[in-house]
Amino acid sequence: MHSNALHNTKEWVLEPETEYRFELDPGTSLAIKASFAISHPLLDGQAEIFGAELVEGIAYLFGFECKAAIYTWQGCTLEISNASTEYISEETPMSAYANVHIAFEQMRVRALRALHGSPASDDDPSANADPPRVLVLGPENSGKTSVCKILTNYAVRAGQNWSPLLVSVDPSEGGWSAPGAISAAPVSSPIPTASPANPLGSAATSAPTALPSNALLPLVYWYGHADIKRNPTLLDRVIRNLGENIGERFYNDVEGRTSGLIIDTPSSFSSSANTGTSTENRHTLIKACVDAFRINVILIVGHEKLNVEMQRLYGSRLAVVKIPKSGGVVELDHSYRERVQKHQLHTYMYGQVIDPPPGIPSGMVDGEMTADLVLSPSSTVLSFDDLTIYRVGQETMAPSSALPIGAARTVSEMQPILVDPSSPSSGLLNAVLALLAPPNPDESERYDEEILDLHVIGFLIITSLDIPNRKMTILSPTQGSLTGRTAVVGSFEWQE
Ligand SMILES: Nc1ncnc2c1ncn2[C@@H]1O[C@H](COP(=O)(O)OP(=O)(O)OP(=O)(O)O)[C@@H](O)[C@H]1O
Repeated sequence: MHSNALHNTKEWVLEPETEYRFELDPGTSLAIKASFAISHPLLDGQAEIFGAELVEGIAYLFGFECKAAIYTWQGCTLEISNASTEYISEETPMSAYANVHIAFEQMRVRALRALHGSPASDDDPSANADPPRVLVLGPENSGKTSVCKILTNYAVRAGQNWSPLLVSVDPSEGGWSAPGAISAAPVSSPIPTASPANPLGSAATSAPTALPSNALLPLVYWYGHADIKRNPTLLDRVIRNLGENIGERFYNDVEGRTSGLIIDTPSSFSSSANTGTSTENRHTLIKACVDAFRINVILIVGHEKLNVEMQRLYGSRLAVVKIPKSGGVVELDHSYRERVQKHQLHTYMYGQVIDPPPGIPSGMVDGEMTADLVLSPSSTVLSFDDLTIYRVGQETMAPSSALPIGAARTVSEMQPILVDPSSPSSGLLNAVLALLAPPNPDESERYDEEILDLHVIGFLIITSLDIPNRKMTILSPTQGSLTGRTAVVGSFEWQE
């Protein structure tokens, strides 16, 4: 056993190409330490979590009902404190995912060579020199987010200095910021997994002074709702904005572009069952991604019918590839997802703190995952006139069928409507607001719907409203004055 052995632990010996899967109950945490001494004379063992390698001898902490798997290609030994549900599986789709990664790697290398004007002699000169720009689709609980993470982590680990752009257009997960947002960030070091509050790793947006070394600086747009059918026209618009603006923000470096991009999508893009999303809306939003990010590969996670549907729509102009679903993916129910959203907002405000399981001294866990991520948001009192607040679209919209034939509903869906905090029905108390980047300083360039096109620089919560004195209290981890700023409210609320 390792000299820094954990106490009260179980030891699991993993054979090559197997994975240890675990699920945590509410209020519990778990510590895992890997050791790599194996019987093979030439190989060292190895262990990875969704593609990110574990360092031997370090205790990794998991919390908040985390569900995940530690996979090993060569075998390893895991020392594990205490999981609520745990088992080892010998059947995983990791070889298939590794093959997809190898194909993407070849595309990246070809793109980089073409950029430098040095195609390899064995390359077909007519071969496409585009890097992989991948849209991952699949039904609920198919493991889309995990696949995106594995493929991104494999690219980062390849030792070629790739930094693929990871994009989340799933507003119910919120990527790196708050639920209701969609976002993109270039990833240059492996994304860890510790809690479902940060499924794609932690972002730097909320804590400029307390950054873990691998924090990301994402580009964020605000949709404001969990459900895509609430306002698909708005989601279409913010997806297109994200696609357009990643170009400006991240693509100055042409070499960086050769790493490609990977997009995680909500399950409602893939299936109308359970989600109530019309096929027309699904297709429109998939097309928004294909156009905005110039997608050249669609990966379908384990869904034959969707594969056929996408082959029919896109098979003639881009690669549509079906990959198997992992049997380890856990079915997440609605109440779990709501708990994660609340926890995400808490993490955004206060940082991520996972208490080690009983018997594990906190000094023994990977420091970056605990103390470094504590944030202290500030409460500020503002006058109603200091902050301009909008809501996009009217609260009660007539169904399309009630409109005169040919009448467009988009006007009201996309209309920014000023919210009056002094109105008792403002809906602002405990609401989550996205703080927008400043509008164009040139007045002549301004337009009515400009606020739909501005990216997000932070989030805040209105924790109290004092209507007689026209004051409101705001909780936000972002330093700096809010006076004169513009914010947009959606349908998320949060209370401590
Ligand atoms: N091999 C595995 N072993 C154990 N847990 C896993 C495995 N793969 C995925 N999970 C867990 O299962 C849950 C669902 O996976 P994931 O979020 O990747 O699916 P999804 O298709 O993106 O979900 P959604 O329906 O939200 O779009 C997550 O908690 C994830 O960590």
